[in-house]
Amino acid sequence: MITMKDIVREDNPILYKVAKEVDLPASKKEKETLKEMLTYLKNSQDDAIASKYGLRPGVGLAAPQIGLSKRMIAVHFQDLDGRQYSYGLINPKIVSHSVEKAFLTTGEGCLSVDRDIPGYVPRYSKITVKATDIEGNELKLRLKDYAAIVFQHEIDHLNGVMFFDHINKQDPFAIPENSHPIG
Ligand SMILES: CNC(=O)c1cccc(C)c1Nc1nc(N2CCN(c3ccccc3Cl)CC2)nc(N2CSC[C@H]2C(=O)NC)n1
Ligand code: NI
Repeated sequence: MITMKDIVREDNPILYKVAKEVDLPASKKEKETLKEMLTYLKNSQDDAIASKYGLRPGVGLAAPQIGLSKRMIAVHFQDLDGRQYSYGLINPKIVSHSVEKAFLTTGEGCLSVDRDIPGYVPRYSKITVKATDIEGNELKLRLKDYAAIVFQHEIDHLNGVMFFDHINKQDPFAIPENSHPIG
């Protein structure tokens, strides 16, 4: 079972590398790892399990965060419209995006960052993602607002980008042009 000791922190260079594409079909081990990443998210959102094992809650996790420089992410959450997202994705790719942006009014957190970094994180408000799921099915997901933010945060991890790289250095709470707040 993945616990916080398996999660690398922001000083680890693996978080700043471009992760490698997974050769399809994914190996048994890669599928197993992806399932464990999804289980971590579910466990982290269960108060009893999270407190028992000291898990920080998250809705997304990328393979480099557990020391694997491979293009795999897991997401598990409900968006503000109550739509449920629970995926283990292989080689996710943003194939199109809006000009409009969005940002969480609360700022973003990351399981690999043990500190609060205040500021708005401007992201595309709508994205289309192509990926392969754990069963090997080709997926095309059209995402907006909170869901779009979570997926961009995790796909950024596959490209060595951290959420704080997007925060305006001069004014962390500057409202990005052509953007709307979420939450
Ligand atoms: C600095 N202020 C903040 O962080 C911040 C501060 C307040 C609110 C938000 C909304 C903030 N922001 C933020 N909160 C989250 N969670 C809210 C709580 N939740 C959760 C917690 C308990 C049970 C179940 C669940 Cl579901 C888990 C997820 N998650 C992310 N991110 C950024 S995108 C990837 C995602 C991630 O999984 N990070 C680990 N950001
Ligand atoms: Ni993160």
